[in-house]
Formats: sequence, C-alpha cells, structure tokens
Amino acid sequence: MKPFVEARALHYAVRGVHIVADATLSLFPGRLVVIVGPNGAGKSTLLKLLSGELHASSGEVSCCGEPLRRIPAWLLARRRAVMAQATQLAFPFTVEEVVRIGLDTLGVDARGEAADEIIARALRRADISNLARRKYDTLSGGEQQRTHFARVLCQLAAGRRSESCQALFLDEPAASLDIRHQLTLMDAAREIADSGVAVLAILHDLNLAAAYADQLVVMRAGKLVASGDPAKVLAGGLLSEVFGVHLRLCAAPPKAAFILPHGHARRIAWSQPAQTALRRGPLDNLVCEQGSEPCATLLKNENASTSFSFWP
Ligand SMILES: Nc1ncnc2c1ncn2[C@@H]1O[C@H](COP(=O)(O)OP(=O)(O)OP(=O)(O)O)[C@@H](O)[C@H]1O
Repeated sequence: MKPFVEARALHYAVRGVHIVADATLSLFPGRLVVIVGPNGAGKSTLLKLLSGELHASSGEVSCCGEPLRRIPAWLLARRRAVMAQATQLAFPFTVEEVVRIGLDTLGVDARGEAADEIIARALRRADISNLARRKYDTLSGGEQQRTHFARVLCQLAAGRRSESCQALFLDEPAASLDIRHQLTLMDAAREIADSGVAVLAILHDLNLAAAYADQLVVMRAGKLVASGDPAKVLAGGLLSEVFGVHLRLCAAPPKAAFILPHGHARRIAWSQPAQTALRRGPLDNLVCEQGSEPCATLLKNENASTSFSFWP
C-alpha cells in the first residue's frame, strides 16, 4: 500500500535551533498513528510540517506522491483536516457556525440540506447537538474541544465527496475531555481510520495511545526515537527514559481491562491483543477491581487475556 502522506528526513529549525531533526514518517490510509513524547519534544511542530501548516527547513513532505508545498490550499483543505492544540476565534460564533467553518474552508456550498445534514451528523458524533446554538466563547474547555472535533469531522465529510483519500491530524484532541468523551472521540478517530483515512494523533495519555494506536511514535528533543507496534514500544524501557518516570511490567491480570489513573497512583497501558479486544468490547460494562487496590474506572472485557505495563 502506498503512503498517503510521506515525510523524508525532515528538519525544521528556528534561529539555528533544531525543533524537528531528521524525521521520516509515513501515514497510510486506514492506519491510526499516535505520537507521544515530553513537552517541547517537537510533536506539534512535526504535525504542522506533515499537514502543510509549516514548511520544513530541509526534507520533503508529499501527499498522494505530490510535494505538499505544490498542492493548492483549496485542494489540501479537501484532502486533510487539522484539529490544532488550541484555536482562537476572533468573532462570537455559535457552535454550529464554528462547525460550519469546516465546510466554508472547502469553498463548497455551505448552505442547503446536504450541508445541514453533514453538520448535524458531526454535531451528533462529537456529542454537542444540544450546544449547537450556544456561543462558542461561553463553552467549557472540553465542550470547545468537542466543537473543533465536530468541525474537522465536517470538513472531512465534505471533502470526501471529491477526494477518496484523506488524512486527519489531531493535536491533543482529548486533553480537556472527561473519560467518556475521550473514549467517544478516540472511537470516532478509530472509525475514521477504519473507513480508509490516514489518522495522526498526538496524545499525552499513554493509556489512550496504547488502546487505539496502530503505530506508536515516540519523540524526544525533535527526534523520532521509536516507532512501531504499541505493545513493543510500551514494553521496552525507552518510555521510562524518555519521560523520566519508572516503568515496570506486571503479570497478566485475570481480565482484559483499561484502567484509569486513581489520583497519581497508577497508570496502565495495554498490549495489542487487549487493545483490539477492548476496541470491540462493550464500554458499558464498568467494574472497579485491581487486587485490593481501588482504581478509578475499569472497563472490563471478559474475552481477552493480556499483559500490561504498570506505572506505580
Ligand atoms: N516558532 C518558534 N520559535 C521558537 N521556538 C519554537 C517555535 N516553535 C516551537 N518552538 C519550540 O520548539 C519546541 C517544540 O515545540 P512543539 O510545540 O512542537 O512541542 P510539543 O512536543 O508539541 O510540546 P507539548 O507537548 O508541550 O505540546 C518547544 O521547545 C518550543 O518552545
């Protein structure tokens, strides 16, 4: 399969400081790539280089085999949607108007029944239909984040009418979300990837990264220091070193589960078989068990057995 977006030997420097160095990465249709790494590692900068928002100091990014910088903005808007880490809005838009921007950027008819249906679907998928008429600047942080997710869903849906291959870039899309909306958003990202879109997400939550990524990329100081199957990347000692925290492996638990942090007590990330099982498993089956220790939430899936990583 050919990559949809391909970056080779990318460098990006500001005033002689290398923010991204020698980054080579391909995004394939149907695959969800997650980038993790400490603050300032260069993750957002790399996402901007791959999405065409920034141009590399050296190296090349191509999309469908064409150099990204040669693709006109109107066509790029149809081929890829970007949810930035933070978005400032200059006018007092309603939620629906912000989501409609996803259509306006494509230069397509943003009025009419078809457009309304795309917008309604995006609002529903991001669970903000009830907020459609609210002013964006009166929303909570998580509601604003879901509004921008709806906007990019809307842009992708409209762009799909003319472009069969697309990419979705998500920069910390779940940072302000509660656990249900984190899972809902990542489920949607997974579904979008499964529909043939190349998805790249930056996440700080290693649980989410482990649960949803097809490929996990670790960045440190501008460089890609690991890339591959999440279970392998998480199981090695690299993450302890990169994040400066102690990580040790635990024995397999009796049931596959996704355990969320309880205070600062523990963080657990699942290996690939459990991720697959979890994705397919029911999310309404909530129990609370982990030996004698309490844990905040545990999503149980009876069918899987697995090992997991444990941050005490
Ligand atoms: N235009 C710029 N001028 C100077 N420094 C910059 C510029 N853009 C980014 N940087 C620096 O480059 C580094 C990487 O920034 P980037 O936003 O890509 O990091 P990140 O990995 O996404 O971090 P975070 O997890 O905190 O969001 C940071 O130290 C940042 O301060």
